[in-house]
Amino acid sequence: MKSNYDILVIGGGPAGALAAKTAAEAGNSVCIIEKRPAIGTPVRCAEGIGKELLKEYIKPDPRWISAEIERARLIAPNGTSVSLEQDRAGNEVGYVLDRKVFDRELVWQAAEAGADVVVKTRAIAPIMENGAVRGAKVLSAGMPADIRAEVVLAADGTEAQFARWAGLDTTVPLREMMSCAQYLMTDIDIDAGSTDFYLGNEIAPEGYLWVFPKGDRTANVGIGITGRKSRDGSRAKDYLDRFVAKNFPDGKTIEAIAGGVPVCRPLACTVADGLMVIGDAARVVDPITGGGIGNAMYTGRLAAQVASRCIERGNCSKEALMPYDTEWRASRMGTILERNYKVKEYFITLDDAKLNTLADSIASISLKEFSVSALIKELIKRNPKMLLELKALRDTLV
Ligand SMILES: Cc1cc2nc3c(=O)[nH]c(=O)nc-3n(C[C@H](O)[C@H](O)[C@H](O)COP(=O)(O)OP(=O)(O)OC[C@H]3O[C@@H](n4cnc5c(N)ncnc54)[C@H](O)[C@@H]3O)c2cc1C
Repeated sequence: MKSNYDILVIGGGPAGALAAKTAAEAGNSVCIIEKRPAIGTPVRCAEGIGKELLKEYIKPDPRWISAEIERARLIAPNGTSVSLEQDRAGNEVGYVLDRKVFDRELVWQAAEAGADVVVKTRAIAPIMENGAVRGAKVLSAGMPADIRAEVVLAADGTEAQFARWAGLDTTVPLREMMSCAQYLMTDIDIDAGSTDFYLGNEIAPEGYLWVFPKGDRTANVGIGITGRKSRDGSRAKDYLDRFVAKNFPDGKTIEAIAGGVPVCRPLACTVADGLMVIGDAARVVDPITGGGIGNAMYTGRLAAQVASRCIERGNCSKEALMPYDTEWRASRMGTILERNYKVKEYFITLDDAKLNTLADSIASISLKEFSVSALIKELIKRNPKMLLELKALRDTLV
């Protein structure tokens, strides 16, 4: 580790790794620091990702793919299931990754491109000069050090501490922090080709419970709740334990994790003088699916491209870095984030009876034959009592 780089990346998750790789490939001197002793341990994730999305960043490799997924199923409180066999572009659904190996592979690729990778090194404060970020104060294997850089990319995940220390507002409203718990379970009966999402306020208030296959009779079984309705004091883990006891009484738990997923809108601004915020730290997790791996890689790569241009021109001011912020907001990812935020706000208003009604209607429709607006029109025809809710959904989606 040197004391001076073009680009310093804080955090060795997918956002940081893609950023470091892209920046190093563009010819910058790059350092990526990770506070934990090893990359990919532990990872808080259900590990699902769309096939086409993944392929935009890395060639799929069986070393870090646990399962191939043919369909996603939404299961209503009454048990009705709606199966989505393909994504909207007609591609097969996705993979469940082995994130421990996947994250290491991404960081290894960054190292291969020329980035210095330093573990057991925690950023503890930004180096600030005249209001601009000029690097980070770190504790490296317990020893204090300064690492200076033209641009710092903050990829430190949900806590988003670095951006906050640098003066950005990273607050997540309490009701928009999804509280999660997950078990890696084995000896359970599952559909190995399907990622299943269980909906309903008894199962997962204002959230959902998931079963993502990881191999033979093995799956990530997890839950995320936002909790306004769990007034009896139950936590995410309590709901998960009840589901597991009922559905997988003979299953064995191999690993347990807990964490938070921000299902809020992205940061109001993701750049400052000498600083760019990427991945979960920028709050770009999809508020509906909780998926953030793809968006982390997208923002990491884009930020590194913009930073490289700014370094070449010798101007890393907020104004010069702003095209990163503007571009991701205008991108497909930015549009989907905004739309899905509104859809999430809509869905959490539905009680179990309405979820059942919707699922019963959709289950009897061939989804492939309908555009979104035609589907909603059909649902209104079948469920006149839900006219107002469905009109609100149509206004959000169309
Ligand atoms: C329970 C759960 C289930 C999920 N399931 C899915 C899923 O199925 N599919 C999906 O796409 N997404 C899922 N997500 C979200 C996904 O895990 C994240 O969106 C993704 O990991 C974001 O990548 P990142 O690089 O931004 O952050 P992270 O992967 O969180 O990486 C941040 C890194 O920064 C390091 N760090 C933090 N602070 C410092 C510091 N001060 N100094 C140095 N290093 C630091 C951390 O140790 C960490 O390694 C899930 C999240 C949770 C909590």
